[in-house]
Amino acid sequence: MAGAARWRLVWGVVLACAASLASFGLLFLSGWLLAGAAVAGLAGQVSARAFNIILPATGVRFFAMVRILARYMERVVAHDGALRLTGQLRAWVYERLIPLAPAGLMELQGGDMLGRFVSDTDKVAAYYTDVALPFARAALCGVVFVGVFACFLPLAALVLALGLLGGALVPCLIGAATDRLVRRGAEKQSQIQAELAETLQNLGEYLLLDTACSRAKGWQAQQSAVDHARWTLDALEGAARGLVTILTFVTALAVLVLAAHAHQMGQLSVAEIPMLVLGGLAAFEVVTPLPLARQAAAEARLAGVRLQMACAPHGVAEVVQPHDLPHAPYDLVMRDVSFAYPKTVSPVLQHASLSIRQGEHVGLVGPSGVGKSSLINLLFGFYAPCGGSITFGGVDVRLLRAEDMAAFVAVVAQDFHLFAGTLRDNLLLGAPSATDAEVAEVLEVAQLTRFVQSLPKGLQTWVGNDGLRLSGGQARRVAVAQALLRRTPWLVLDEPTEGLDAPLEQALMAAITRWAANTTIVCMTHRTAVLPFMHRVVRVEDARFCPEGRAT
Ligand SMILES: Nc1ncnc2c1ncn2[C@@H]1O[C@H](COP(=O)(O)OP(=O)(O)OP(=O)(O)O)[C@@H](O)[C@H]1O
Repeated sequence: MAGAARWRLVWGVVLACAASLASFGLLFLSGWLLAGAAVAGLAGQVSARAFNIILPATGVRFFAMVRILARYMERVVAHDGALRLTGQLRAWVYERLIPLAPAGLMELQGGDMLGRFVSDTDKVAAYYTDVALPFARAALCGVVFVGVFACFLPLAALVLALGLLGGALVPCLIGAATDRLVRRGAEKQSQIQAELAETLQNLGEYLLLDTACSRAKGWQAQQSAVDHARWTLDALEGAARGLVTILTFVTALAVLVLAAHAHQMGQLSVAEIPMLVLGGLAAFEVVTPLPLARQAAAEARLAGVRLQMACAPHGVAEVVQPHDLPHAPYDLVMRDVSFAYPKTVSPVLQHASLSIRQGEHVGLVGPSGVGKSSLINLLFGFYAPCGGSITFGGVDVRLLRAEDMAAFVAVVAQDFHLFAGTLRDNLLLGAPSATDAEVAEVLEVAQLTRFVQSLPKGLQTWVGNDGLRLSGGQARRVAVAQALLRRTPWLVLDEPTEGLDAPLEQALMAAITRWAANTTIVCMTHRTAVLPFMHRVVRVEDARFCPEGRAT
């Protein structure tokens, strides 16, 4: 945690304690002042004149002012600290998620991931304001309250100590039930969130399948389970608060009896009786929020576990420390590689070997599902091979991070993604400093010039979420242009001509291979028309790479 945030958190506790102590002082002194003034008044004029009202009245004003100021400052400082904490926690989570993507995040739904990233980080950071601060305030102020009571009447101090302790133990009584309900509510809530996000993203498909309404009905049942858990939690918290209130009044009554007895014994003045009783009532102010704090603790703990689970590497390639970068020539050498996806039985590759030299144009062909695209996952270290070795530019790929690799290899994935933004935003995503001339050049190669010119807003055209405003073929060519703009030594194209008619396919491949004559191109494809543009073809078969010889 950064220093600025840490000090804000410490000051938050100090100010919260100051506000509660001032509140206690205010009621404590008010009790004495009112009772003292009444007694002096009843005792006649001489006594009334002798009663010094100025000092306690000043004290009351002082405590009232301190209470308002401390409470205001506590809100500002503590919440500022908590917000900084949230920011730091989100950065921490994000940094841990980066090396896990995409393989390590595959088992989490997008909506669930979003929920963890937004609401779980919020709940963990709120541990400070909602849990640590109330419990710390109760402990610190409780000691001071008991100490003040002990100065006047040790027996009343003991009763107050027992009362406060009892109030602090009430949240423990409801702890187990709270934990269970919080867990049940959170699980259902995250399920709803995940499904809602997924449904909204793909609403078109659900409408076409006529299942949009039935999904909403499923959520209603889940939502009523969440509501029921929430209602029970509220009822539990209300009961716990009720119990604390009963304890408050029982303690105040016991203090009253003890103080009255002490007065009869001449140990206390009559004005000190209401002072102790009102002080006792005020002392419980720090205990009352504890049942809610216990509930928040359960939520924060669960959110923390969910975040840790999201950030834990499971079955993916080991995260590596930065190492040597690949060096020219950027050759790929795969020796005796075996690979299977986690939790699957059949291997994708078995003792497979393949060499691709820098500058080669290689077509990778084979039946659907044979393992062509898996090469990208291995190259970028998204998954680790079970056996054999893969080197790129002389460096073992296990020692390279995906972001290092991305500087050398541009990929147009089969399931490429265009972001909600303009055409220009999407094109410049991987090459923010590209000039207009360079953009125009890659648009020409990707056969997009005429299309872009036909758009009223040209490159400023909004492509919609996931490029939905473009046809499949147009969107794919935008992805190709985006990759070309990065000018990397390697270009991996997974089905680059899918969705294109034959003339456009020919034009695109001719332009790419001409423009990237010295770039290594690996083209995974089912389209035989693409192969003549390659130097050689490799067939993936029986979990091995089988060279087919020269394509042209
Ligand atoms: N993340 C994954 N987890 C588990 N299995 C996977 C995963 N990705 C792919 N597979 C499986 O690995 C095998 C190879 O998939 P891959 O995508 O490499 O095939 P492909 O040859 O590119 O297929 P296509 O030509 O249809 O794109 C398939 O059987 C597929 O089901």
